[in-house]
Amino acid sequence: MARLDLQSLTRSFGPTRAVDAVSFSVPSGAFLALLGPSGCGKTTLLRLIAGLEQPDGGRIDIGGHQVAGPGGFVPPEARGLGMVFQSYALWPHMTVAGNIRFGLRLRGLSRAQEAARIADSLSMVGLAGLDQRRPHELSGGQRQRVALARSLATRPALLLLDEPLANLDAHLRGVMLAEFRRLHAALGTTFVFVTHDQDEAMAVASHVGVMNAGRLEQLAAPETLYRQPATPMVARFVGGGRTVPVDVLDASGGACRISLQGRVLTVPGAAPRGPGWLCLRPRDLSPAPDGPILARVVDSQFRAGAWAVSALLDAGGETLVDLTLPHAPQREEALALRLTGGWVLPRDGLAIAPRPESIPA
Ligand SMILES: Nc1ncnc2c1ncn2[C@@H]1O[C@H](COP(=O)(O)OP(=O)(O)OP(=O)(O)O)[C@@H](O)[C@H]1O
Repeated sequence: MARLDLQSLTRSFGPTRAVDAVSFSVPSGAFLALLGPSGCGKTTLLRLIAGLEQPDGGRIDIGGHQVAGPGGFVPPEARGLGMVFQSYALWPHMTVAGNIRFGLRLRGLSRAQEAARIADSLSMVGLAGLDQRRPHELSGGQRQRVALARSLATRPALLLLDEPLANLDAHLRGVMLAEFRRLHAALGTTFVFVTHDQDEAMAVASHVGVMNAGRLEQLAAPETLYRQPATPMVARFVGGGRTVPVDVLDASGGACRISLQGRVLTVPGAAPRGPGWLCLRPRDLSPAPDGPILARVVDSQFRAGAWAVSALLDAGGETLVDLTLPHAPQREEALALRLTGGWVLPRDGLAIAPRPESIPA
């Protein structure tokens, strides 16, 4: 178990700031998921924590000990961590037991201690009895479990997982996610899990860090990210959110009065008087006969037992919103909607035109 502290961590490749002044702390025993679009710097951040990359600036502490920064650089093998990669990285010519023993080779254990660690770690991942198989005699899911067992056998204080489920089918991903949760709860080891799949991140993590262009936009519990996004990027990226331009009239006690389509609404959030964003999730709008928000149906799809509808707000800059209806709507049907959720942010990024094509799907 180890806490993890990063301070102003920076790493560039030529002109690209892959990791740009990232700072955060997660407590010992946390399950941290690093989430973000392709190229946002997740893998580079994980490799910096592992010691596979050296930072240009900033520092990393694992378990209260500096492993990178002004005080020096601790190599990967001396950081007390385990790593599981998307590619499994198993030796094809070695048996399962041989692969796990290879990971233990520098630990100074006796042959009997090694055998006990191998048996323990295989039983932890549900592969007891497969120790003499070779990787080609295993399924993809079993290979990933061997990679996990190899890391767990070293009893790491911190386990780093780099897109470990990317090569598995949807069913196995679900099974392995449940396995990660179970092992995390049983071992209390701090996990750092890189993924671009937000459902995976939300399903397993106690803390989720959302990255964008090398920067950490927000680190919070999954529910906080969803309900109280700190930035417009998080509001749009997590949960298929939309941001609608509004005027903030005033704010007090954790809520803002906003003007939308000439109607005044009170919505949770924190933003100064002036231009703001109303952040909406598909469940935040619902039809109501005298609802104050007027919109027109653009598209609809039958999904998970209900109609997922995109609608254009009647006023307010051609803004698309999403909602769920129990019945099939007509194209162009007029809808009166009421707000059942939402979150207000100040309008940084006024340059982002609030037109449908500029809003990520
Ligand atoms: N060794 C390298 N040399 C040059 N540029 C690199 C190197 N490694 C990463 N980059 C660049 O740094 C940025 C961040 O890359 P990184 O792999 O960390 O992103 P990521 O969020 O993990 O992406 P993905 O989800 O696609 O794996 C990208 O612009 C990438 O092209």
